Amino acid sequence: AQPSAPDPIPAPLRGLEFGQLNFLHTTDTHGWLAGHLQEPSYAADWGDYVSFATRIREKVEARGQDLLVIDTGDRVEGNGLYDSSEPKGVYISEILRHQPIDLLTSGNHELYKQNTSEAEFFTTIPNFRGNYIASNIDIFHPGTKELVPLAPRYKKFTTKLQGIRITAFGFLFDFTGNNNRTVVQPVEETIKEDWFQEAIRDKDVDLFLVIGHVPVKSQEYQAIFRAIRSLRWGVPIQFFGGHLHIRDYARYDAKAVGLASGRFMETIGFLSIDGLSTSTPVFKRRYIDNNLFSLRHHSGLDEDGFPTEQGRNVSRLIAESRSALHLDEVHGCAPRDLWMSRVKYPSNDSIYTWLESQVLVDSLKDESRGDTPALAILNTGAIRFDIFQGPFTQDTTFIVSPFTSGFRYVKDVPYDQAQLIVGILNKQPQILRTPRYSPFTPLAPPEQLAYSNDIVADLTVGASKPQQAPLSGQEPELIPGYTTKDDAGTDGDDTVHSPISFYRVPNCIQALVAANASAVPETVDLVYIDFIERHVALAAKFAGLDVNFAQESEVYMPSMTLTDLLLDWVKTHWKCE
Ligand SMILES: O=c1ccn([C@@H]2O[C@H](COP(=O)(O)O)[C@@H](O)[C@H]2O)c(=O)[nH]1
Repeated sequence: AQPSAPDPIPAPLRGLEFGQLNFLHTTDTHGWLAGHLQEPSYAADWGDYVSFATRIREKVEARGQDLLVIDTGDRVEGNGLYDSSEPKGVYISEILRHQPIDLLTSGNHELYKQNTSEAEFFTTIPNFRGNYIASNIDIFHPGTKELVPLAPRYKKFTTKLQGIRITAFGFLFDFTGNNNRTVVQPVEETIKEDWFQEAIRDKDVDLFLVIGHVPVKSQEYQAIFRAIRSLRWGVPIQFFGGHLHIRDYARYDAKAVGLASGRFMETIGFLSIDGLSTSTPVFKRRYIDNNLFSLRHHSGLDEDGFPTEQGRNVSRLIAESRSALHLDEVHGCAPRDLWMSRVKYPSNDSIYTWLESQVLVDSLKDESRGDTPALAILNTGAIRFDIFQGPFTQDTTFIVSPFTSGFRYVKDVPYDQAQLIVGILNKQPQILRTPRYSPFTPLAPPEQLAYSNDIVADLTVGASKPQQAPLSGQEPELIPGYTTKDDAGTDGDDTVHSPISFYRVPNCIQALVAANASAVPETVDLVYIDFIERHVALAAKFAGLDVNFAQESEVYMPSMTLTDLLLDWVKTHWKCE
């Protein structure tokens, strides 16, 4: 772990049940390779994961079993270690490559920007040569300008010890927000292609392995499952997915399951399969909290025995990178916790209420517009993480707001029509839910798509005894954390926690920024974060506004991003005592 990481807190644990074939899985790590430096439950780093994978490999190989390490994308954007370097990602790609990953694929974040997808093509794919698969992504080769597969479409291989014959695919969900130097083919079309049809007709396969940046409960994975199962009724299919930032497990049939392993290096997913060639293979899953208490426990090793030399070196490399990027530099001190989804919106402790009522109102102002009032609209997905009471560092800045979006505006919009826009963005299900092939990216944080209702934690559970027998032999008081419910029940998390509430938030929030806050303006500058321009333009049409956004909008506060705006506000208002 990093030198400043908090010590893990002992908690009741459920063990790993190893099988003939075992997997470790990460997804949506978004640059959090240093771990969570303000949360003991998730404070292990990528170096600890390198040690952990080695120790688990030693353990299963000693039994003659196999281990595969999987990553399903969105490795980029979301943490100072990725976003604060110039160019972005240079430290991350060097750190990542020290983990031997057997199979990996791309997420949507690797494709938002041309330079990110080209870094993937020129750096990450060569670093993991032969293990990176991209079944439905093409890229215009930056040299030849030809459209070529981002990486091989699929991979056929046999496992090291048992020679299990595996055909693996690597998919991205039907993403439409990619840069125009890349092409994402909808999954439903890709699976009609000859290469895929031939691959699933191959009889010499013991397991189809589908890894992807795709929710495990999605129409895309259902389509792949049906395509394989319609031809190969007896062959087990193992899916690994992600994107919604949740822990999840899907059971498609008795021989096909899928695992999603959370987000931000909070979770290391474990899955084992036993009886692969029988009519009733047994699948076991575990969501491991990424802290040293859990990792050492599952390895069966103590503080001295657990770390490998390679793991220690990677932790050191992360510390050096963080220091070169000045990620511990303190810009201010947050007076209290501000939550994305643990509290109701609006409320005093909601990060969105804070944005609306303080940050935007105090700081959003384009000098060239004088005192013209502005109605500002932000999508809630632009914010990526909670703010904890205490130091607000260079790292926190990018953890909360990693994207490079700035603001645009349309002038002289009648206030009564401008006001309708947020209501439309928040109510319209076609915008909210992003139907297949819709050009609209969802606006809320990804985990909001996974739940349709608030989940209000029963706080009396924290004080009661855990239902599953703890394996650690102790019964310490439960600490708040993941209490996952999935297709296999409620015993998936390795750590027995007390629950945390989850509240739904809208797609967008708005703030009226005016010198005279009590007067109702007749017209306003309609200001919006540029990422949502297509959505705002459509909603404006519904609101009866006749505006051509491509021609009539202009940059608001030139060269100011949301990240800069937040940081400036923190520096001014949250002085450390
Ligand atoms: O520039 C951006 C990019 C993304 N978003 C928001 O993030 C989600 C996608 O998050 P995943 O991690 O890929 O699931 C997207 O739907 C937007 O809400 C953004 O605001 N700005």
